[in-house]
Amino acid sequence: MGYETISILVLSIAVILWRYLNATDLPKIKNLPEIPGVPIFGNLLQLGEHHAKVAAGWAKKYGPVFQVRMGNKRIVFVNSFDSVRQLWVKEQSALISRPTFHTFHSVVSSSQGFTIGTSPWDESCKRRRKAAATALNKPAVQSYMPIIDLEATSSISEIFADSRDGSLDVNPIPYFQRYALNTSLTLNYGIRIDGNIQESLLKEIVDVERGVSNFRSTSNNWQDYIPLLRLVPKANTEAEDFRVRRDKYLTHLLDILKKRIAEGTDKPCITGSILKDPEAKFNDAEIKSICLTMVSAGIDTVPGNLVMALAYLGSEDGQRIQKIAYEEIMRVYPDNDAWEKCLVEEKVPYVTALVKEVLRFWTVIPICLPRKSMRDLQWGPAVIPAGTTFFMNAWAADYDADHFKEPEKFVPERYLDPALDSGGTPHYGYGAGSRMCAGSHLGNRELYTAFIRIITAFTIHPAENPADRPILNALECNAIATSLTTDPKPFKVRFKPRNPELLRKWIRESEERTKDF
Ligand code: HEM
Repeated sequence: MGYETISILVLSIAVILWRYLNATDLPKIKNLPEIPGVPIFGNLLQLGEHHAKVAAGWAKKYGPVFQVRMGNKRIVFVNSFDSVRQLWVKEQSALISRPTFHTFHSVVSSSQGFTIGTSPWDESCKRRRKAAATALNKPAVQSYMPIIDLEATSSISEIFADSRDGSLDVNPIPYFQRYALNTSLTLNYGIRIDGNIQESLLKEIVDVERGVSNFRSTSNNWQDYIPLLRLVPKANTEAEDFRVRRDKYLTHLLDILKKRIAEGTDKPCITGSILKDPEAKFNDAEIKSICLTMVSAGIDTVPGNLVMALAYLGSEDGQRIQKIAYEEIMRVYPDNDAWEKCLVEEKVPYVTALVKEVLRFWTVIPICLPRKSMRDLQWGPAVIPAGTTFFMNAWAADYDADHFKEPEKFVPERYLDPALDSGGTPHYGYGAGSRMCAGSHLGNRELYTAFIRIITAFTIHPAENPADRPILNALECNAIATSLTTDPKPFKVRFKPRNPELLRKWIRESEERTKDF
């Protein structure tokens, strides 16, 4: 072979390789702003670890909706309140599906299947979502209030004990991880894990679900966008380890439930009803998917919001909010019965507004779970083809100054203003549209109940040591910048009981009400 032939051969291979490495799943979308990137990586290097922040910066220059290239995937990023409303709510039937990603869908989920929130739209997903939505609708959630009564009491009474009458600062995170996890386990399997969060099974579930959630993140796994990286063994083995650990406890919990059903000792729960229903429309894989969804969906999201709310309430500005909230609670419940009444009604508008502001301000899933379009969508002069992946920059939309006055300030009062809260989506903390969070009623009730009880039980103050105090910024408080859900950096606050005698009485009454659980 002559020198010329070899050169042509090498050049041809190089061109083919170059084309392969730079190919995208979809061609460039005409008339839609595109962020200039670099070969192979596209915009991955520029996005770095802080996708929400970087994309919000681009939106200032390129407009709220633009396309990026993340390795070989073309993605449409949507960054303002109105553009999200237009695409996610008004065009909700078009954005009803979810894309699949190598690490999460092919490695982590190969045994227990996908959660509902990561399933592309098909008949099975439709049935699973319907089952979850029915089990999590308003009347169903009302019937779960005894569980929330028990779990809120157990967390608050431990904080009461551990803060030694308000003389010690405590880190609230573990108490509320258990609150969220035990609530989900009881309503799904009829099983709660007694004991401290350090108890091995609780800790294992919390640690593994956090790890898995990072494999679900759209900003964490470069091997999802650059297939060559899948050849690096570590990219798969870590994900596989988590899958094995997750299989172990999911199988264990389901086996306990099946055994109890066989013995007739099971407690009413979502999976129990499905297993016992002779008309059950679900196969084993679908039952596992529902269980997985129930265990994982609230485990980071509920505590993330709750503990960051406590971080804010314990701050200097938070003192003002605690005072108003307490006065409003006492105005509605002058006989000190808010602790019990919050289980059956939601009658303190300021606390409902506080819940919404917490969900907006902390937007704990800053880049919302991704969507895939089912038909072509028009955006200005651009036609975005069916099959495109969409990322909602929920953090940017929730901090959009064209929609929220002074978005960087924590102001629950904004949701008492009828102009803002006029029936539309108040914030994108739960996403929006056809695949919006199916657990939002439960999430809201868990937050509302916890706030009413914590605010009537304690006053919350900054930790004595300034080094223990929290970071009050939605992105900077996150220990892992690329995680799917905010993972609050550890911090402490001081809980001082308002009236220890009364608090003991409320705890005793709750324990009496829930003793048969
Ligand atoms: C405050 C707590 C919570 C927050 C902030 C939250 C947030 C979210 C978000 C942002 C999504 C994606 C929505 C979208 O794509 O538009 C989602 C999906 C989902 N959430 Fe939640 N969530 C919370 C609690 C829960 C709980 C407690 C459950 C059930 C036990 C739950 C069940 C689900 C399900 C099933 C989906 C998937 C919906 C679908 O893909 O069709 N969530 N959640």
